[in-house]
Amino acid sequence: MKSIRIGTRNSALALWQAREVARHLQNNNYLTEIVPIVSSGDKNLNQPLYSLGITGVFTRDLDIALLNDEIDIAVHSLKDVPTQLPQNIEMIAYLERDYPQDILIRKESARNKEFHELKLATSSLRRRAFWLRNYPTTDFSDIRGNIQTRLQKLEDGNFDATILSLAGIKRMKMEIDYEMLPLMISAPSQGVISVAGHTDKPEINEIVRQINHNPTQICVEIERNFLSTLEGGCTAPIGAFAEIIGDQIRFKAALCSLDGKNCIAVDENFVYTPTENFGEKFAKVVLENGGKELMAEIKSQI
Ligand SMILES: NCc1[nH]cc(CCC(=O)O)c1CC(=O)O
Repeated sequence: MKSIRIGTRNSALALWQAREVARHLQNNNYLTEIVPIVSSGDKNLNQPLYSLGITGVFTRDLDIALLNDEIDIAVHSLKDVPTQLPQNIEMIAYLERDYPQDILIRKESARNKEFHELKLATSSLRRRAFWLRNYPTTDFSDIRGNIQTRLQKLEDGNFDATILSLAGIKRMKMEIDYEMLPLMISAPSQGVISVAGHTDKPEINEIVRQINHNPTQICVEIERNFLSTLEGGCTAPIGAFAEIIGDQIRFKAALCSLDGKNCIAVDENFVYTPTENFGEKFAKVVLENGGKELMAEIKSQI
């Protein structure tokens, strides 16, 4: 049989994640090939991106490569994947989530500062809002780029610390001091590697479905249904985390104003039933309890 072409972005983290998917497929005796996609621009597509439903900045090049049959599957950090997938693209598998949390990384010179004294660098509305909820006077700078770039900017820049995903740090095997941040609720589906495929390739999708981790799928679907019900296409400070504890699911989530002053939170334990859309249900509760007005306020501010 031909090897399965695994498309990935070209960053160190993305390549690690693609190799992780390859490893799972190889364990099931399938041949794989990693295909790094640099940036295909919009080449070879005879339709405009919007008409295909292609939106995500991190996912668009891989979506195009899938639709052009340059790859069989695409590996993503699920949290970077828009909740609305393009036409003819479907999520096929989710690997087991390992480290969902956000962490604080500070530079040596800020070692002895209290949390409320730190100057922080993050471009995430969610990380900013959840931090401000606890430390409202904190000064923020923007920081962008992959993990390595951000850590370099932390060393060079005029700020004390940054907030990153623990999953990324663990995957890159970085020997670095960090602090857990229980004040944060992670981004919906943070720490989960997902595999997307083309709806016209049922044989490949069937093979890839075998590496799916069902408990992870259950949790991220709740988180992402919560997100998509709240957002309606707009980005907002939203954290959502579901985990299976015994025979129950614990779901913690919050929608916050940009300054963190107004947060509408959810903290629920329930028995899972596949027929019920819990994410949507809890999002509707949030919307009815001031979330609708808060979303409108956020949309007008960003
Ligand atoms: N948007 C950036 C991004 N997308 C996925 C990860 C790491 C892996 C993950 O958290 O799923 C990161 C880095 C970060 O948030 O620190």
